[in-house]
Amino acid sequence: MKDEIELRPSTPDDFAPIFQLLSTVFHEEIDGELRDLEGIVYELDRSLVADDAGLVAGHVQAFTRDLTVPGAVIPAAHVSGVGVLPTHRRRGLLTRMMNRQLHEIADAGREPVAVLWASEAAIYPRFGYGPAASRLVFNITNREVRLPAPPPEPSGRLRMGDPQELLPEIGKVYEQLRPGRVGWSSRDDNWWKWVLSDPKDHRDGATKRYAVVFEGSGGPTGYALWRVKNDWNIHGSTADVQVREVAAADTETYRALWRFLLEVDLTRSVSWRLAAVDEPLLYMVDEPRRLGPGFSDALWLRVIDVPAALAARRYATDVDVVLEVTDPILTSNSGRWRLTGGPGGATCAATSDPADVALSVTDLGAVYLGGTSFGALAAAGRIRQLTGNDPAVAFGWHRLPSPTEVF
Ligand SMILES: CC(=O)SCCNC(=O)CCNC(=O)[C@H](O)C(C)(C)COP(=O)(O)OP(=O)(O)OC[C@H]1O[C@@H](n2cnc3c(N)ncnc32)[C@H](O)[C@@H]1OP(=O)(O)O
Repeated sequence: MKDEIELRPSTPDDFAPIFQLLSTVFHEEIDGELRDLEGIVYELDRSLVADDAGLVAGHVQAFTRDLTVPGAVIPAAHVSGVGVLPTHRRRGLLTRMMNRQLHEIADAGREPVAVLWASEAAIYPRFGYGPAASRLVFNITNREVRLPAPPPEPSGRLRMGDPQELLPEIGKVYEQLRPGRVGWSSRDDNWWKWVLSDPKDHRDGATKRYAVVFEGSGGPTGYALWRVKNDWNIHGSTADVQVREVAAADTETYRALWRFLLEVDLTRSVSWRLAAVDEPLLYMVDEPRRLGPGFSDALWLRVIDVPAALAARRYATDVDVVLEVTDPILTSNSGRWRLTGGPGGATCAATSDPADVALSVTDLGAVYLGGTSFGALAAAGRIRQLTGNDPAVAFGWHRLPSPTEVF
């Protein structure tokens, strides 16, 4: 039965069935405006279907984007749209699609890592993806948190408007900050359309999306995107400010944007699903418990090419270590690798020297962005430290990764 189902690249004729499949597996209607939107960023030549005698029974795709990693910006396959029809589940179709996709990415030789957001955390470790970035989900009772007073003479002003109209300012800020923000993905014109799109079906009764930009004397230094979900009870308004994105080049901009978001009149809460685990707001407000932070996984990362990936990022301190990696899928990654580097750059090559550390490619993916600690994985019994040469500090970074969007 298994072999009757063919894996093949998608064609334009598959487009409608693919979105029918994705609607089914994600329990939502992806049609009309929503489907057009997904079509803007869709890369047909990077999508794969499982074809059961003409029926699209499975799908996986990748987007061509760059990702900021510690000290560098590198090409990273952004994997998405994974689904198998309920009638075809648990017959190994996902396994076949994942294995084929990983080999295709590796054979193309361009992207040393792949990343994704997981619908369920149990799915991807077996394919070599590790939890590389986490996030906080804020549910803020905004009347109960205070920020420090603004400077007597602010260095800029806030300008509110339509996100599309403010795109030149928003895009400029994003591009200026992106090289230094681990976990951020590149956005070309199509991705900006996707990010700023505002289909009614996604509003769940809330307002359209708004943007606010902080403009200093030298130009924009930050922006926020948000909408408001209105509600009332016997006491009055209980509306929620739903924050999509906040980007700020400096402390004053960040504080000004958050004061604005926390003080929208006729609201009683602010929610944000993509706060960093070390989000500065935690250390700015007088009562951080009222941010109501909840912890969750965020970006999952798969090392496709061990030496290329390890040489591409920078390290917090000097490091000279031999890693013994096991990778049952992309087997050329398995073996011993000497990583030599530091804050200025790194090299990595195969070695026959004895290993200092033994780990799976999944755990290498987890530590790659500096968002999951070597020490924690060792304490969990996942990474084995074989000598006293411990690279834990070197693999960290001065800030934790903070992905800005679920793609
Ligand atoms: C990046 C993204 O797009 S994330 C979105 C992922 N998609 C979804 O969540 C949509 C709904 N779910 C689905 O479409 C399917 O259940 C999929 C794609 C998750 C799994 O597809 P399947 O073809 O059933 O997976 P497959 O048969 O290859 O399973 C491989 C192994 O993973 C396990 N597995 C698969 N899905 C899950 C899951 N959701 N939770 C736990 N284990 C899982 C299977 O039990 C199997 O384990 P085994 O080898 O020990 O028996």
